Amino acid sequence: MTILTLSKLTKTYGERRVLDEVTLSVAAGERVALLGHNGAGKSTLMKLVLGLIHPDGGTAAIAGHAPGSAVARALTAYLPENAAFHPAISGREQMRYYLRLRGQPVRLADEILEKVGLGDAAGRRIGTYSKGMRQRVGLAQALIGGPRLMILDEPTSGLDPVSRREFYALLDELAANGTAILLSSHALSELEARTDRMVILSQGRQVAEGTLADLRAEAALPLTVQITPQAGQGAALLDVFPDGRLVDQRVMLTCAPAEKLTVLERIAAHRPLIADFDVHAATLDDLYSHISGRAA
Ligand SMILES: Nc1ncnc2c1ncn2[C@@H]1O[C@H](COP(=O)(O)OP(=O)(O)OP(=O)(O)O)[C@@H](O)[C@H]1O
Repeated sequence: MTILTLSKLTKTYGERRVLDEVTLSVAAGERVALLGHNGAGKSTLMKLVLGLIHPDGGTAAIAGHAPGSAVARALTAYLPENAAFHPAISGREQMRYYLRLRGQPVRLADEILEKVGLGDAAGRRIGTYSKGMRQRVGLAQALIGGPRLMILDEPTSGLDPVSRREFYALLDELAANGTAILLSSHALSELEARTDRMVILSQGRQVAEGTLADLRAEAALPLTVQITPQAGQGAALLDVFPDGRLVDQRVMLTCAPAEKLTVLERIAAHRPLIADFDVHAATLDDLYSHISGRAA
């Protein structure tokens, strides 16, 4: 079931189109990443979905409801990039406050804080929390009421690797329970395994969209093959792979995705010379640089 539907969404400031006919949908349980350089239009798109600003063209709907309407607001949760809290109040007090605002029972505060790993810190002042803990308070407030759509702006910026992993594990759980997730991030390597689909914006235009496999197929970037020779066989291996070059005692070569099997056959044919080999497909980082560079 589609939760978020954007159709030809356009926003102009003065003469400048900061979003240009963006069409996108996010289904229940889907995790979609919004990628783009600074100023590409990611926050503008989120503000439109939240109903904080209005489009100049196109439409947006959350489960069929207009952004900003009472129903859409009840279905949507938002985690801003730098969620700020009063340092003098405790996590529990903050949660109770949010629960009251959302018309939910305050007794749920500890349960939600527990869910985001803040159970032990619930009574402590937020001023004593680490950045990762404050981000979890932000996520906790976004979990109130079981949102159908979660919008997260750079949710892991400033978090350490363990906190990032835990944060994504919580998002996975939400998605598994049917929440549609739209998040923006510049941390591309972590998105590869943690999102189902990516949308790349460049100067307000949607320049690519799809799974990592879709983007790889579309960009058709070469694969990198690294072959480790048996001891003393480096020169012999280079004779066999004259298209390769020796880097750190290994033969490196690139090949088009369609030639992968041919290269593997050549590797298998010279097995006695070879100790090991690795094949690396283009990373999301490579694809993003290629696609956004091409768009610019
Ligand atoms: N209220 C506004 N008035 C004029 N221009 C604006 C306004 N809000 C945003 N813009 C412009 O719209 C463009 C897109 O901004 P936006 O904040 O959506 O980018 P972004 O992709 O979220 O960038 P970042 O990664 O830096 O957060 C920018 O050029 C920005 O200056």
